[in-house]
Amino acid sequence: MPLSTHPKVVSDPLLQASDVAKAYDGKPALNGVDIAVRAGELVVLLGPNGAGKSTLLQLITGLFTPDRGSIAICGHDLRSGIVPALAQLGVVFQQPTLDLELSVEANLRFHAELHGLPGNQVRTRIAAAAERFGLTDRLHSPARELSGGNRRRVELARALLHEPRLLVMDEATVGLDPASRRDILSHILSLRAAGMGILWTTHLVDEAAMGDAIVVLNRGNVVFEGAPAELAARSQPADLGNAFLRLTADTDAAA
Ligand SMILES: Nc1ncnc2c1ncn2[C@@H]1O[C@H](COP(=O)(O)OP(=O)(O)OP(=O)(O)O)[C@@H](O)[C@H]1O
Repeated sequence: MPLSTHPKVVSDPLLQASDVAKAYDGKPALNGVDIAVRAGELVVLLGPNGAGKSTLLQLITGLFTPDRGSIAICGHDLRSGIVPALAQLGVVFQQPTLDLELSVEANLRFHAELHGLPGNQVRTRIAAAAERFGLTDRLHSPARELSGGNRRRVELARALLHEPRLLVMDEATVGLDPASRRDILSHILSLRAAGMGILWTTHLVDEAAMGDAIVVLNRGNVVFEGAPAELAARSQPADLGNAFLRLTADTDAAA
């Protein structure tokens, strides 16, 4: 008797960027980039300095618009439906963005109100987020009294308060000590397990190994897209770092 076949269910992407191009003063930064992130998927955007990662994230987060191409979040095109699109997006920026004079609670409340969460939900969501990220006893401390690792936890908690389905993190572990870095990475893995789609930008090859897929950007072009093992296999013996350096060998970073 033949085994029954269960076709793999492939969900619609939470993020779909198609043929995205952007130039600064006529100098191309992105040359027609395609990238997709699905529910429960961690996609690592890997690229050396100047590859175009921040530019792509600025376009995805709606800070400015591409010269060409389209970006949709949960099926909402950023040009025609930016409000419903951004409602499904959580972002942790590379640069710290907490107001250090405000308490942790006030930082979280400000974000909740920006997203128009009903008053009766704000308190319970903040309490639940604080519990999840081990911040309950720091809620009333000014953000400036927190360690770098705890500040990043607050930024992650804040990015999730409005319950987005897609999370974008830009070099989120830069400057953290190894324990804090591990802490943030383990939160990311549990968010993935809970079905969140995550786009993780880094130039650290060891972080890329935890991705379901790696997209390598170099000089504004996608030069690789596939599983970490596939990328590693491009070097002999298989090694992610060497394969990445070879792919991006024409840049200063590779030198
Ligand atoms: N505001 C800007 N004005 C002019 N050129 C810019 C601007 N922002 C980025 N660029 C240029 O666009 C290209 C891509 O830069 P981008 O910052 O997106 O790369 P990146 O991969 O994020 O680099 P890094 O890892 O160094 O942050 C680079 O050549 C950069 O010099």
